[in-house]
Amino acid sequence: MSRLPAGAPIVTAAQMRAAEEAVFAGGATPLALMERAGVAVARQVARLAAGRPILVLAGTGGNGGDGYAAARLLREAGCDVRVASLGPPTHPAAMTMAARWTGPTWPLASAASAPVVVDALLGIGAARPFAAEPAAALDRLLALADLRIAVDLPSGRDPGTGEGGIQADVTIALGALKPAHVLGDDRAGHVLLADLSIPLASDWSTLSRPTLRPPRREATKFTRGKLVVVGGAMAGAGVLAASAALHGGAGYVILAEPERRDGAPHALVRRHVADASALATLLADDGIGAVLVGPGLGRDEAAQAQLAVVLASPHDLVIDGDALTLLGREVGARIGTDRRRVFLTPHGGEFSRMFTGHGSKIAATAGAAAASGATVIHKGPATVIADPSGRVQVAADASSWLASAGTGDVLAGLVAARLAAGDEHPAETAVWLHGRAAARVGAGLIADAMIPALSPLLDRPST
Ligand SMILES: NC(=O)C1=CN([C@@H]2O[C@H](COP(=O)(O)OP(=O)(O)OC[C@H]3O[C@@H](n4cnc5c(N)ncnc54)[C@H](O)[C@@H]3O)[C@@H](O)[C@H]2O)[C@@H](O)CC1
Ligand SMILES: Nc1ncnc2c1ncn2[C@@H]1O[C@H](COP(=O)(O)OP(=O)(O)O)[C@@H](O)[C@H]1O
Ligand SMILES: [K+]
Repeated sequence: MSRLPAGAPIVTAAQMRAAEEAVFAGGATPLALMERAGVAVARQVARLAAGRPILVLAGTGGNGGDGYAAARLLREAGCDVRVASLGPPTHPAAMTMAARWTGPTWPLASAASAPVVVDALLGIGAARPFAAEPAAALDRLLALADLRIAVDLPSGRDPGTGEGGIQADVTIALGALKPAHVLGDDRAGHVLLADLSIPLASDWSTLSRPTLRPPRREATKFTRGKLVVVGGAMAGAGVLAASAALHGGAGYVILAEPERRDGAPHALVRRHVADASALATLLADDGIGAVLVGPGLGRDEAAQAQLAVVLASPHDLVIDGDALTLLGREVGARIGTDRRRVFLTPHGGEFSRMFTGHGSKIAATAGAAAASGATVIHKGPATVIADPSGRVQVAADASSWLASAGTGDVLAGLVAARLAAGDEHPAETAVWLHGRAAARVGAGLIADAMIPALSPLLDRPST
């Protein structure tokens, strides 16, 4: 997945259509808007083709109309362009664009391929899978191309979920990112966003760059964020989370462990907590800014008892890993979001044990946040952060080297550190730091290596 613009709106196909309708109501014609799309596509294709012959695959709807417009503009600019047509357009503006294209045209089935293939067959209006015949022709034409550029969406990709579709190297998102540009596999390739001057309003966006500030001059280790990490059976997970919290900006991190343990980092305040009542005593402290429970907790009776004590405490919470599985479908009823802030950090499996999500990963996560009253950080190749008010941010360009044991513990520690430190947007800041730290460590990363990479980011938010 490519680097996507930060803080860019993400709209559904329905919202995109409504935004276009508003532009039409303001006096622009569908043809004028299609010409804008054609100009944006032609500009990018000319740059990427760099003189190589171009074949534009044109469908029968609006997407095909964009393709005919781009083909004409590329030809006028001196490029070697041909069109392979799926059939006569049915979309009114596309009919006009097809009539204005006077260059060489072949039926899709008998067209020869070219080094650069522009896929303008189907966009956000596609309703059904390709029939066998055009699908075979498409496979042949794409297989012979050196560069495959999709207009708006790779044809056949579900705009809402990012499932399916042809493999593209570059996708030019028209007017706005849609869920299919940030969700799903990497068949959209490198995503470019073309501005068509269509005003948009959306509660959903890509992750914004956070505002990071040094501790206040009058800070003490306690006011900078006192955090309790509840460790469990798997000792490493708690240490990873607590270490990440220290390097992620918390001032005072206590690791509560069921056994007496020692070791680095020595800045960590280790407390032996033999049972649930010892944990309750530790948590009876007004100075605690947040509690993290779940990494390495286990799922036995002792774990259940520790979780119950944490839930009975008044503190803001980050709940991860095994604690999410223990909560399961009862999550909303048990976490007490009427009296504190709660952040849930599930991966896909943990999410499905808690919530019966509907629709795309974005819609399902937004639904989970609304139902539970918590901010839900639904991890994976695209990490979707949804808060109970309906605001969603998506981090879609994290390194796939993050698919490695322990990186989730690091993220949970970071969310907890930012929450304890009073960050207004702890989830967003944590996910951003996590992604940037992974990028800095690079190929073959292990969770431990991310931790020292965090601190420099606190000081240099622009890297
Ligand atoms: N309305 C406009 O003036 C604008 C349209 N835009 C473009 O228009 C697209 C949306 O246009 P449409 O709503 O026409 O939708 P599409 O062009 O995505 O597809 C709908 C058309 O494809 C046909 N179709 C659907 N499934 C098919 C299949 N499996 N095999 C063959 N044909 C199939 C339909 O019968 C219909 O003609 C956007 O993605 C964007 O590219 C942009 O240019 C912005 C301006
Ligand atoms: N393919 C991927 N691309 C980018 N990030 C990924 C990918 N797979 C997992 N991640 C990220 O790695 C982390 C893994 O968390 P998790 O599954 O809880 O692991 P663990 O429990 O072992 O720490 C999450 O932040 C997740 O978003
Ligand atoms: K397309």
